[in-house]
Amino acid sequence: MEAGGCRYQFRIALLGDAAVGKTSLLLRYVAGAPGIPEPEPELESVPTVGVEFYSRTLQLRAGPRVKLQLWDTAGQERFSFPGQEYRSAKLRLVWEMSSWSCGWWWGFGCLVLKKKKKSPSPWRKKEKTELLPSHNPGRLWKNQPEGPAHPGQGPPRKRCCPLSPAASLEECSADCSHTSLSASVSHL
Ligand SMILES: Nc1nc2c(ncn2[C@@H]2O[C@H](COP(=O)(O)OP(=O)(O)OP(=O)(O)O)[C@@H](O)[C@H]2O)c(=O)[nH]1
Repeated sequence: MEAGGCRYQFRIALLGDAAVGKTSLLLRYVAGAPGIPEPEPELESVPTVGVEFYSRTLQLRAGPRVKLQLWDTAGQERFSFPGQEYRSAKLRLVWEMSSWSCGWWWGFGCLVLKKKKKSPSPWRKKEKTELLPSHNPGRLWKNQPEGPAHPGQGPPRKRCCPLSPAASLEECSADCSHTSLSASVSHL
């Protein structure tokens, strides 16, 4: 879909621990666009609250003009949005294993999911149990201790993230939503 003269739009969110330089990186990247002044270096770190948005358009050599939507997420847990916010933003994890950079995102996403899963807060567990079935009836078995929804499907298994990127979009978005995963690459 053409929007503002851009043929493609990509949404990229940065995640990472607090004060590792996500905001600085994005500010500098956006400042690299023509007509935007270089940001002043911050002496004191101001933590990001929730998500901050930036954008930059690029003219690719191959021809099309693309827009990058850049999401700067909070590194501090107390400032991050709960998973439900990301669900409503329709974020998805999308990987393409054919390029090294996308493979990097995939590995990074897995690490984050694993890390977050180890220490879920109680209210997020509750949110997961209450919200996932109604939003994703096909995944009911994930929250059903008595067994799978369909015979022959096997016992419920523990999933962190999918091994097959092509088949994984929905699984991943479910995991993202309850772990408040704050990084994803979405190809619109
Ligand atoms: N030395 C050095 N300091 C940096 C660099 N990038 C950022 N900083 C400093 O690190 C501090 C934190 O940077 P931020 O960009 O706010 O970090 P953040 O990851 O966005 O932090 P949160 O918003 O809390 O998640 C700031 O004081 C920056 O000036 C860098 O490349 N080198």
